[in-house]
Amino acid sequence: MSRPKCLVVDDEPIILELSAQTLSPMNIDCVGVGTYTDACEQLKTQTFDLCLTDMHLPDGNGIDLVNLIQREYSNIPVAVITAFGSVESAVQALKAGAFDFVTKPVDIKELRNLVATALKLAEKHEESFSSLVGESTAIQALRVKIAKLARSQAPVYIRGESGVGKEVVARLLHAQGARASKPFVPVNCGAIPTELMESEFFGHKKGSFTGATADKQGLFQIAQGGTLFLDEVADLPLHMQVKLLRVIQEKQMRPVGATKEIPVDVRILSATHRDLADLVKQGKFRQDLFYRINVIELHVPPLRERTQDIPLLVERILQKLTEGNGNAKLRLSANAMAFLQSYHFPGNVRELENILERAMTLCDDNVIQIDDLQLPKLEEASNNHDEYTEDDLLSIATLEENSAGLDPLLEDLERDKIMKALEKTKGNKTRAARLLGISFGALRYRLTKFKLHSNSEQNE
Ligand SMILES: Nc1ncnc2c1ncn2[C@@H]1O[C@H](COP(=O)(O)OP(=O)(O)OP(=O)(O)O)[C@@H](O)[C@H]1O
Repeated sequence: MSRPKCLVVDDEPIILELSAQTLSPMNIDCVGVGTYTDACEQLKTQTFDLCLTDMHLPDGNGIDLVNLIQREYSNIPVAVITAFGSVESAVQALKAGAFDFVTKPVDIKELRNLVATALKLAEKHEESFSSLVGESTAIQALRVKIAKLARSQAPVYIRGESGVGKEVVARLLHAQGARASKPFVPVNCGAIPTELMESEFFGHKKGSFTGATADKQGLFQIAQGGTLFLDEVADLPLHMQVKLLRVIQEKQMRPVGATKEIPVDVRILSATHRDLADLVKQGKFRQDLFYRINVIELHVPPLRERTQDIPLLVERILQKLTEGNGNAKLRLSANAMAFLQSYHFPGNVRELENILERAMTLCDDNVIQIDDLQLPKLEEASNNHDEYTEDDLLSIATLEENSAGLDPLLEDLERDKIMKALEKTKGNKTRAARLLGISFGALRYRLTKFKLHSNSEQNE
């Protein structure tokens, strides 16, 4: 393989020299230029594996270069060199697509790490996305974003309701990036007692407090070179927020009782099901930390907004539940599946897992029926109306869903549209649902409600 080539853009000759000296022992060729214009010229005429640029250039700025590279040479990872303390410009660069930043005075070790990480990015081949089940537009878009963000070192804040898959997303961001071979360390910030927090995060020296009988590594040290996932970050007490902010900004930390700072090379991902922006307004979460961890925000949509993913998720979960169970093949009745697709899942995918696990123990002949799901709404209905059949319950659910009551005219329109869609798709309900822009479950409900029966029972 030919030697990798790095473009360094800085008007200070000393930085160009330092970069060349640092990269040469790593078998990397360095091309140094002092202006934005020269950088553009080089990019046009040579192929680079990496670019490092200063933020302040005599004829432009680093962000312009980051933007240009993102637009026209998107396979070149680019990092920026910022003045010490200028967090704002570092954040701006990360938002524009820079994968990381170094601050001046440039630390040689830090620069080496950064370059090594960047070059690994290029080698990194696609890891399977199979842990993120779903084919809805929302999940597909999420996969594209994850693939892009995995290349960056920027902190990502993952927002979404409880049980929606935020940790799955964080693990993928790690697994798809250059840090994949290093540890992924998840930490539930709400689960650590306040008095132990500092030592848990930063470690401690033997004898630094009563009970510190030996040196202890903190989470940052354990995650060194990898990713620290701060789950339920909103639960961090204010004094820890200050300490965390320092580590993120300065990329250095000091274990409790230690005299020396140690360098930290950890990517920070964070998540919460709470509204962090609102907590900032209420003064419960520091604005500066929010700004720092929220450089890029990823939203994981609730399950009720992507009901078409439910069959795939059910399949995967049932597979997991029956693993090692000999050849017991568990499945859901069509009605049970339709019922699930109309449920609102306040606990999202985790709730779906719990529902299916319970249903598995209740069902007969390895087929899960509506009753086995024991959904709250269903329980109420069946307590009051023992004599109802599954189909009746389906209709009740449908009516409850549409409790506002549809105007008969609208109902006619709806019925007409459904008929037309079924005609067009020759009775294929899955395709008809797609055509109508509703979930398969929603279509089944409407068919039951309007007592419509398609010519064919074919689903796919
Ligand atoms: N798209 C998905 N594909 C497969 N499994 C998923 C998906 N989304 C979530 N899960 C599963 O659902 C469960 C909950 O997911 P996860 O822990 O990632 O949610 P979370 O949003 O981090 O939850 P919390 O807010 O409680 O921390 C896990 O067992 C996870 O494997």
